[in-house]
Amino acid sequence: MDKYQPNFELFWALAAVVGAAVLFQLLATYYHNGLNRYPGPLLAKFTRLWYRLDVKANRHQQHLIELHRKYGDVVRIGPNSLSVSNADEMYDPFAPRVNGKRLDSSLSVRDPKAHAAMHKPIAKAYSMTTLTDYEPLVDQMITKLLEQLREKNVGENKICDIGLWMRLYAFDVILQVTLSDTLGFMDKGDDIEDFFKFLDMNIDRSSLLVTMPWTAYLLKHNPIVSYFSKDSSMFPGWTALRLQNRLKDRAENNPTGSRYAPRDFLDRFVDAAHTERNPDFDFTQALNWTLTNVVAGGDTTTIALKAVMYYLLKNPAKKRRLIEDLEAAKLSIPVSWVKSQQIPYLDAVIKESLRIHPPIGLGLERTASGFEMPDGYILPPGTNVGMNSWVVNRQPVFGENVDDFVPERWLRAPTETEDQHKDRLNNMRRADLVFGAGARSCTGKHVSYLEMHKVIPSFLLTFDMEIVDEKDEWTLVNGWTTRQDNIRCFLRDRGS
Ligand code: HEM
Repeated sequence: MDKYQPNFELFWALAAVVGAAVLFQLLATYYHNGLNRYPGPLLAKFTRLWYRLDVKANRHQQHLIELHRKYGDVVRIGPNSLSVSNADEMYDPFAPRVNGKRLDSSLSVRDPKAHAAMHKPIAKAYSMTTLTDYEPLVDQMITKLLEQLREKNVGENKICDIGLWMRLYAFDVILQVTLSDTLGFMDKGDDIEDFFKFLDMNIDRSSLLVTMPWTAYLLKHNPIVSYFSKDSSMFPGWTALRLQNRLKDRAENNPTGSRYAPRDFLDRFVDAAHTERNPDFDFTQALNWTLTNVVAGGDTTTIALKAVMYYLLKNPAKKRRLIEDLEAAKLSIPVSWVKSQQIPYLDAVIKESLRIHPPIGLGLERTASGFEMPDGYILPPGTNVGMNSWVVNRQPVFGENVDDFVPERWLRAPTETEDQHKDRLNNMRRADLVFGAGARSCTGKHVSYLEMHKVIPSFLLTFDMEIVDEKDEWTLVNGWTTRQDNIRCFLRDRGS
């Protein structure tokens, strides 16, 4: 019988073919779209796994700041992805130039026409003029927050989880301005039916989708995953019921639809989904706007409020200055929006907290179609260009000590003329990426400011707040957002 003879020649031939194919693939990935000209971590040049692991390690935003300090304005963070930090280039990914000529915003992630068509009918609901219509709804929630804090968190050696209370307030208030109804987070003083748990899970999941988009196919189109994944929460059903009730209420009390004074977002969304051009009411669209409003506005404002509380707790001198300015302004509680605008240091504290701790932790990516880079290289269509607010908000335009909490940077310096201050402020505002930029920027920015500018002074004038232990540091989770935990303080009622 013939003995089996291993065919080494065939083996080595196959190994050579596979090796050549792998090498070819690696080189193609490395040189993809000419991005090899930009520096970055070695692994990132070959796979987006680098991005995923960096986020998973809860250090992405800090690491990206370090990488930009090391490599400069452009860092390659994936085979087809660049991160850009230069504030002067900031609007370009959102309105790109070809050969120096600016184009319309063609870099949005998904179809911009569809985006504009969806956003236009509801734009007025977010305008500055509409803002004051929401103020009474916000006032109700501020009153509730102060009552609940007084009842549950003031007392000898009682430790207040002020971060949690900021979240309870932010969600009750966004639900109230959206639907004139809440889930009652502040009444309970805790999560309700795992609403926050599901939200955190979804945020973490979306960080996976953002860093490695191909996983969307696995997660969305995989029948096994669909079978095992539960419905996100009771929230969509709860909201749909409120929408149905509102439609019923409007039909019964205002059958002609005339002279209806909208009081909250829902009224405005109902009006927008029921226009002359669109006589059949679009229930799904109205529901979609409503859900988006709550999801987009809840955790972002929570994180912003937590940042303000944390930086004030860690910087007692700044807190004292703010309280002195608030006291001098002789405000009544809840503090009105108009009055809150007359206290520059309050605005400076909020802007500075958001500058160093932006609620969105990942870069806002756009798909390039002919975008010209600072070095003149025109990116091939399809390249991802992103800017991360954590990096952009630490550019030299913000002055010195950019990693420190210095609200004074937003105020006029003693050596500055009014015009110089105005110019400096305009440059900082232009470079501030907290709420995004361009056609896809945050539409709820003013609503968020309304919520924050009213509650912070109302809270500080009602309670003295002290950190439990000076050495306390918050813990951070870097998902799509940069949520914080472990912000603890003692509260004392200033009236007692
Ligand atoms: C500090 C608080 C907030 C921050 C930092 C923030 C940040 C952002 C950012 C960065 C974007 C743009 C994302 C992109 O470029 O793809 C965005 C979009 C959006 N935000 Fe906010 N947001 C905040 C509060 C709010 C509030 C309170 C609301 C609702 C009242 C809201 C509603 C929205 C909506 C609807 C969009 C989508 C806009 C569109 O594409 O048409 N946000 N937000």
